[in-house]
This record gives sequence, C-alpha cells and structure tokens, in this order.
Amino acid sequence: MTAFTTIQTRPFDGQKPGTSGLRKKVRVFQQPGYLENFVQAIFDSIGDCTGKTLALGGDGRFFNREAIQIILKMAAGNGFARVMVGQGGILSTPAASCVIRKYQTFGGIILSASHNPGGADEDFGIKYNIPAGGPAPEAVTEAIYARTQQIDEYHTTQVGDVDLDQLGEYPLGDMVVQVFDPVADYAALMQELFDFDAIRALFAGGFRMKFDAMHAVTGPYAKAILEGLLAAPAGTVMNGTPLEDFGHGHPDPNLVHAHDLVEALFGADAPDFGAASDGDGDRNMILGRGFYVTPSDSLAVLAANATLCPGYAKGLAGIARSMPTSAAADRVAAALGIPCYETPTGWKFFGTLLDAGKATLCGEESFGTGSDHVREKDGLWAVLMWLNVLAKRQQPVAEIVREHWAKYGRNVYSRHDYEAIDSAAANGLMEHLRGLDLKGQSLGAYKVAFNDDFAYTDPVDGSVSTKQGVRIVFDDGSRVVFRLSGTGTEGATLRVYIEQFQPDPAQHHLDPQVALADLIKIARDVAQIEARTGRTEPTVIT
Ligand SMILES: O=P(O)(O)OC[C@H]1O[C@H](O)[C@H](O)[C@@H](O)[C@@H]1O
Repeated sequence: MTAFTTIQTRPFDGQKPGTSGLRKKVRVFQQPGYLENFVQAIFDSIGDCTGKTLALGGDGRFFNREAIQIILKMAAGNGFARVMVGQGGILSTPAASCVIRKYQTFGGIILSASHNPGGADEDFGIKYNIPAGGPAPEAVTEAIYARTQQIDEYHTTQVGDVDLDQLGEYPLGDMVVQVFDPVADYAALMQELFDFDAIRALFAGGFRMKFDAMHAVTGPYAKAILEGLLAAPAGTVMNGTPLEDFGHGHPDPNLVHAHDLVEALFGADAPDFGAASDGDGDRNMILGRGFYVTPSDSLAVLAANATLCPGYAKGLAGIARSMPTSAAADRVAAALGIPCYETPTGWKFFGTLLDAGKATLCGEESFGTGSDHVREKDGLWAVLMWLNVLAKRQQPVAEIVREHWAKYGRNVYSRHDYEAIDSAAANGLMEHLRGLDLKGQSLGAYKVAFNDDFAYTDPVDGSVSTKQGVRIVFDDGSRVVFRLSGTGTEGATLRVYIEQFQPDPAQHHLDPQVALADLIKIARDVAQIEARTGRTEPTVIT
C-alpha cells in the first residue's frame, strides 16, 4: 500500500521566478520545504495532474539528484501516472523541450541555474516548461508565484529513492518512473535537420574542431553526436564530463569564461572551428580560427545560409530577435523579404511566434540561437547548423562572416556588463534614464532620433510587456541600450548594449571597442555610470 502523505508547510518569501525560473543559492533550496513548496505551487498552477506524464531532468549540478528524488515522490503524490527522467538525472534544456514535444507530456521540470556556477555554496534553479515545450509564459509563472505565497501543504509519497543510473521503468507508488537515454531523441531530431553525411565528410577531410562542454550538461550530447555520429576525432569535445561544480568553472560560453576554448582558437595551431555551450545546454558561442562571431552575427549568418540545411531548405517564415540583439538579422530578413520580429529579452517571448509559424529562426545577443524545432534556444543545434554551413560552403568561419558583412553591412556590436552593483544604485540609474527626453539632441557627434523604454505587444496573443530596456536610438541607426539583468543572483547587473551600423567594408576589420569608442563614452556619460555605481570599467565585455 503506497503511503501518500500531505505535509503542512508555510510560504517562503521570494519564490518569484525570474527570466528563467527560480534561481537561488543551493543552501536556500536545501531549507526543509523550500523546493517542495515551489514544486507543489507548480503542480497546483498547471491544472489537474492526474494520469499525466511529466518530463524531468537537470544540468547535473550540485543538488540535482536530491531534488529529482524529491520531485519524483511529489509527482506520485500529486497523481502523475509517469515521469520520464533523464539517465543520471541529466537532461539539457533543449533536449527537455524536444522530449516534452515528442511524447506530448504535461510539460516538464528542468533543474538548472543555467550558466551560474554550481556547488554547495553556489546556485541551483528550477523551471517549468509548458506542454508546447517552451518556458512558462508570464501568466503561468505569476500563478506559480501567487500560489507560493499562500501554500499551506504539499503532497508526496513515502517510498525509497529511484536508481537514476539504470535505464528502465520502475514503479514508484502508483506512478511509473521511466529512466531514459537523454541524448537519443535529441540526436534523432538533429539528424532530421542537418546533413550529417556532409558534416561527416568534413571531419573525414581533416577539419578540426574543439567543443567546450564546460563540464556541464552538453558533454554527453556532444560526445555522442560529434565524436560518435559524426566521427569527429576523439578529444574534439573538451571538458565533456558533467561535474556537480562544473570543475569550479562558470559554465557561460563567452570570451571570459570559456577561456580554455578561447586559448585554443586564438593560439598556435588553432583548429578550424570552436564552440561552447553553457550549464544546461541552451546557449552557444561560435569561434573561427582566431575569430569571434558575436551571437547577433551568428543569427544573421545562419539565417542567410539556412537553406543549405535540409531542415530549412524550404526557407524561413520569419526571424525573431530580442530587442538588445543587433539588427544584423533584420538586414537578412529584409533581403529575403520575410518579417523580422523584435521581442523583449527572454526566450519565452518567441514561443507565440514559433507556435503561430511566424518565425523559424530566433536569436538573442545573450548567446542564444534556435528555431522552431523545439521551444528553447539550443546550443548544440547552433553548432551543428554552423557545421552544416561550413561543410557546404567549404570556407573558413572568418571568411564567411566577412563576406556576410560585405554584402549586408556590419552591425558593429558590443555588450558591457557591470556585475554585482548595488541594487538601489542600479534602479536609480534606470529611473534616471527613463526620465530623459533626448529626442533631437546631440550627444557627441550623434543626434538622437528617439529614446524610450521598450514596450512590446505580442502580435499573436496581444499581451503587453513594458519596461523592457531603455534605448537611445540615433539618426544613423546606431543605438545604446540599457537594461538590468533578470538572471543575476547577487546585487544587480547593468547591461549596456552598443551598436553602430557600418556599411563601409574598409572599416569592417576594426576592433568593435575601437569602432564603438565614441558611443561607449556617450553611454557611460548619459547613464552617469561612474557617479551612480562607482564603477569606471565594466566587469565583462563581449
Ligand atoms: O536578463 P539577462 O541576464 O540579460 O539574461 C537574459 C537571458 O536570460 C536567460 O538566459 C534567458 O533564457 C534568455 O532568453 C535571456 O536572453
């Protein structure tokens, strides 16, 4: 007889999901009832769970396995019929989206704090993805949050732990736990989209690549797909074993944190191609030999070359990018005669456009690229799409990007982050910017066309999102954008996005920090960054 148990509990403050779920320090999650309250709030908010199937897994970080055991027992206590859990508790965010869609589950729970460090003193996170496979929209996360504030009990089952390492089906109370291979379905989908024969031939011809899994979730995926199915040489995947603390690293694929990869690609005897992914596998960074491809350029290049890939051979319905992402993709869309949508930051805003068939490719400056194949951004997908393009064009990465700039013009771009600044100072700075009326004024050599706080009306469901970032747009299309990060866990992080359109190929070789120097100064001055935050330099430049 299964012992279903209802446990009395009291609300915890601050269980408001951010841009991508609830993220807190592990020790916060380890408080008795903390994770349980949030999970029960999810189950209470998504409708009747009775008889349904749930997908479950995480990025392998510290507390992943314990959390999975808690959630399995609670799923049984809440009437789920089946939970599909990735072997070893592993499931990348895009693979979760793939599995949710393929098996039409009642959504899924993904345990990850994405690119934030892992370990006993670091971060943990949990998010719910809806049955369409994408992040929960705001109406759902608001309902979950509201529930966390009133919760007084949760349901669980008193049974032993499930062995997460053995594939198979196991009873847990009246529920079935299906421990499945987290790579297989995802790898099958990638083979439908990309020309694996062409990529295999590329590797067979001596093409060399390094993929940095950063000791996070994409290790098993990259090894199986790159070194397995595509027969890339052993050692192509670096840092390929998921570790609970990501090897003390910060699994964020950018020029600062993916330093092993950057050294390899900018050093002597560099390989042809480099790529990295983040904690939960949804972000990507693309490098050529001695060459960095900005995420905004990556989206534009992939869009311009999409028809070289079997899954996109019929062309694109449209492109979508987040507002702070550069307008490079807009130029490709214009040339292709397809729409380009500008959404607020956060992958969830692409969901309605993808579901409605309005956009095929999406991308964000925050190292996110993806398509309508799932409802999440997808790191390895972007890498495979680049490999497909490289296999077909037989040119180095740098040459492809330079040709792209010569054809469309270059949206010179950089992002400056000021991390862990005082929250009150950060909010004051944003309020100051919101209060400015700069239209028609000259800032340095630039004349302001307009400034605003970006607001978005979803063209599919009509929902409105306000206060999504202050933009100052100049007459020549150059712009600076300011917003506060929605994913940080310490103080506030100010992001400043700087963009200038450069049509002249003779200027395309310039280092963006040099080309953008005037705009960078304008941004610092107009926002009073030093006076308000005490910072003279950004902590991260990408
Ligand atoms: O709010 P930020 O720290 O700038 O992060 C923004 C990013 O956060 C997460 O990674 C979301 O999944 C992305 O869609 C978003 O672009």
